[in-house]
Amino acid sequence: MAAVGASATLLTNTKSTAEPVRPVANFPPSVWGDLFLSFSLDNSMMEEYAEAMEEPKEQVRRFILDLTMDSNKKLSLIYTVHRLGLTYMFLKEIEAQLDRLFKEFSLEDYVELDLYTISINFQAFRHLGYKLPCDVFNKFKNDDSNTFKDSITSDVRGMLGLYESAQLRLKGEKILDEASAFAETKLKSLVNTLEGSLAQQVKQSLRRPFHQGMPMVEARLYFSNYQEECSAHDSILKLAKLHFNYLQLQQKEELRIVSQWWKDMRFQETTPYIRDRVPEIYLWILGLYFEPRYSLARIIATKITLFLVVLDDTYDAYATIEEIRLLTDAINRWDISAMNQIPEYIRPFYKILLDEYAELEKQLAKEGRANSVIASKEAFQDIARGYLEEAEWANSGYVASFPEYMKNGLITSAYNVISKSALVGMGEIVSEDALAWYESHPQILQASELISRLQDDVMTYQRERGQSATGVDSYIKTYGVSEKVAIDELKEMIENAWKEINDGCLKPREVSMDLLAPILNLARMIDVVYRYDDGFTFPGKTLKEYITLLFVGSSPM
Ligand SMILES: CC(C)=CCC/C(C)=C/COP(=O)(O)OP(=O)(O)O
Ligand SMILES: [Mg+2]
Repeated sequence: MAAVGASATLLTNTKSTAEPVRPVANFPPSVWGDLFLSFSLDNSMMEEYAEAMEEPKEQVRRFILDLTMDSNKKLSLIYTVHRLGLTYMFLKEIEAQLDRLFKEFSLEDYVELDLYTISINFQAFRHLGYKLPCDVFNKFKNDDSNTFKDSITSDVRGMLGLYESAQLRLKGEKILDEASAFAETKLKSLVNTLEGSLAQQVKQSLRRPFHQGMPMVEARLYFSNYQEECSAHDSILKLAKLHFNYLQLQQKEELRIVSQWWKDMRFQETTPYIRDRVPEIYLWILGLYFEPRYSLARIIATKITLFLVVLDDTYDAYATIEEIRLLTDAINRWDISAMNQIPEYIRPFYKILLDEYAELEKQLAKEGRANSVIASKEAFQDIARGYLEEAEWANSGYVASFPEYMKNGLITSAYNVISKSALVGMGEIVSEDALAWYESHPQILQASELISRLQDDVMTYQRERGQSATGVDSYIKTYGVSEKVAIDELKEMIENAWKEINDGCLKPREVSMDLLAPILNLARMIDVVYRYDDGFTFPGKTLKEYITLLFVGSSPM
């Protein structure tokens, strides 16, 4: 719903007296122009990088498999590989090592270890799905209480590790709730006294912990801010550099393809009132998966998410309620004959929507996987109905009760459509069983939707006030609390949902991590876009910085 409220001014469209009076959102234009249209891919460069990666890759594999390596060193190596975004290359080997080390785990072995080592071990295990008990941190607590010993605050690297570890907490892990608050406060109070790379590391983590960050960007920042850790093994550094260069070429090509498509479809001419955000949406989707094998999946999911932007802004910022009803009905019918029942300006969109899905269905039918396209399409119809519900409420000035708001809010979070659309191009791992699991609306997906809906609302409700009710307004109305209390409670709901996500990613998993990753990463992307402002409507800060870092700035070599 942020769309109308997002504009600083609401202009009244007075172009023609025959036209209904409608609000015209004054969205900031794209900050990119045609920049990404001009990229041209050098295939031989990509091949060179791919070839050059082979040797360091085999060396890193040998390190990971080395049975003579001390277990703390091994876990630290796995942690570095993971933070650099290289896990997918060695997943089997890493899991074999972790299986073994996890079986051998005993709390006694941790008594002598320092906070930094423990926190690295904890993160290596938890990030990869192994539930190392949070009791490993017990020895840093004061006796008989959940508070931490002040003596640990002089160990800045340890405190940083504790803070990062606490982001992986589960329900009931009180010691980690306390650790997060304690470490955050202390790190904030000392960050300005630090120098060099440690200062950079603490700043990076306080701005956004690794676990809430966009994996590609976190990998790139780790590379810059943790030079010492990266260079512990030459081959890791070499591999990471080549990998970034390789990915950058591939991703710039994908960005060119979707930018060209967007231009060819002429959305900016037929629906000029929408937010023009192709690189931002591509970035959002890249946040879900960056592995080279998901190139086609990213392109498909980016296009569908761009459809969502057109739909959301049409409903929130341009169409009249009557037009919204007609368009929703047409989307439910999903039939080109419905074209003449909708306003002329939205017909090109409707036609492109149907054509793209028909093409996808045709393509995927060849692999016997058309069902994933159908799941995405049905979710798209569902969100149109959800957006209509919101529009009806806004139109009649109705503020829904909080449970009623959330029922619809999970749908309008868009994360059901986006996660299902993310599956379409992922290939054969998206089995019928996998699809059925997604269709069952599992807990972890609901948690990701909740985070999306409420983090957006908490950030944008002030601007939206007066245009449509958000979760904040519903909460205040239903529970009779102040604005501050409502926001605090919604933030706590977000925190709890993160714990559910953390839990859902631990082994044994309901589906493979490849299938869970889009859901986990969607939650992370909401943090990226909304932690400090409405970064999607106003993309000049974080998103511009990230897009520049990944696609405009030079790669590391
Ligand atoms: C989650 C993604 C990538 C969705 C597609 C773009 C979109 C609708 C962003 C949220 O805008 P908003 O703040 O206007 O959302 P709403 O209108 O639901 O509040
Ligand atoms: Mg909106």
